[in-house]
Amino acid sequence: MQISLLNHFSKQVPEHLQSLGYELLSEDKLQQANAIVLRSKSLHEHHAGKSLFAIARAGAGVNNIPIERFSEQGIAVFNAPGANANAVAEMVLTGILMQTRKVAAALNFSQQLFSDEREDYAAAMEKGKAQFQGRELQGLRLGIIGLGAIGVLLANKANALGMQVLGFDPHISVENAWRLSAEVQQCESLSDLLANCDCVSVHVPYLPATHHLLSFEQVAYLPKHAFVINFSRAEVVDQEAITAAIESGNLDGYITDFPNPVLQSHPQVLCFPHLGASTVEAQENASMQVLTTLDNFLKRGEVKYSVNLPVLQPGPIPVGASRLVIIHRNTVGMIAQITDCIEAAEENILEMNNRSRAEMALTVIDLAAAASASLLSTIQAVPNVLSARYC
Ligand SMILES: NC(=O)c1ccc[n+]([C@@H]2O[C@H](COP(=O)([O-])OP(=O)(O)OC[C@H]3O[C@@H](n4cnc5c(N)ncnc54)[C@H](O)[C@@H]3O)[C@@H](O)[C@H]2O)c1
Ligand SMILES: O=C(O)CC[C@@H](O)C(=O)O
Repeated sequence: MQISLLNHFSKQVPEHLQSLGYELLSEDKLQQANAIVLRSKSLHEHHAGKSLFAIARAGAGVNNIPIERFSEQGIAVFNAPGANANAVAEMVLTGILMQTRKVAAALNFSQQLFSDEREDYAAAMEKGKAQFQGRELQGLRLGIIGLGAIGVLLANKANALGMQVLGFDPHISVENAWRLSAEVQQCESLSDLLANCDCVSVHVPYLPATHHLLSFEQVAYLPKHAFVINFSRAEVVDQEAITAAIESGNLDGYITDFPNPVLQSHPQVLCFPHLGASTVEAQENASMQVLTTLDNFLKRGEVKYSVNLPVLQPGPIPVGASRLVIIHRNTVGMIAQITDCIEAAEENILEMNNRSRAEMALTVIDLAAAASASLLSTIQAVPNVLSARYC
């Protein structure tokens, strides 16, 4: 099997893939790949080759992947949920401290003081530092929108630092609700959270439903001294609403992991270069998690951590058997049509697993005989079969 790696990965990643028996393809041979492993590179303009079975995102957000289009081609899409959450939570706290203690401006002031080569720098420093008087985290009210992997870790860390934490997530999972500190105050609505915090951090996925979640209307609920933190995705926050609020004195600042020329040049905006997940630990966690997920899918048809397919764990392939992995639409009569093809080929089914998720379904069949190219092409030709392969 051949895999293309897009984006920068540590050297352990290609080494690990090779140790698992995969051949690595350079980017110019992307069309021949059986799987793509990537970070933030956009695949929206990419047209998948016929042999592409899977896309593995070494991270949480999948908005760089056209999931619906690839699903129509029977391509499995995986991510690494939670693998980089700690790195992001720590970076958000860094941003909050930078804002509350005016760190960036103070560092610039200090650098300027010495680059001027003035002799009275000690006196100038004592006089000038008054402008950098900050606020402490203790007691500061932090609103968190989205209590998933990152939001929960951030809430618990902020709570441990003495911050008052408010949370809003109408779809919180039972697992995350259990992990969340009981000190975190639940808000019934977004406006309730916004009106009652000193800073707000967004941790939702970017979806049509979360486009400009923080809009002009929502930003207006924030107190004038508040600031907004966005390590989610640029489009979750309406940038114009933020800059307008800052310029009219109705917001104190914006910290974002998604810079652009307007934000970068704004004096009350702190821009990070999409750095949330950039730690040695997060990259190792996310890469290793997604490589294991991908390997299990390619070699055994096992599905876990997919964003378009149901969970399915069919176990090891019996000795001497061959395994078919069929991705198809979740419509009436599919199993019958597939098993008819197998019956016509006079092959015997040892085991069969089928699961569905929304419009998609996955059927994994162990056959007593060795792989047959003609059976495979008959199944591939069944209407509503999106892809079929032997492991
Ligand atoms: N800056 C970075 O480097 C970096 C790194 C990792 C993740 N991210 C971004 O952060 C996002 C969240 O990551 P995660 O690992 O916490 O994801 P997650 O899926 O674990 O959590 C997302 C949470 O948002 C909640 N949610 C969805 N819509 C909501 C809404 N309208 N209002 C309130 N809550 C809502 C969900 O219920 C879920 O609990 C990712 O999708 C990605 O875009 C950025
Ligand atoms: O790979 C990265 O550096 C960023 C990943 C991040 O945006 C994510 O959604 O997990």
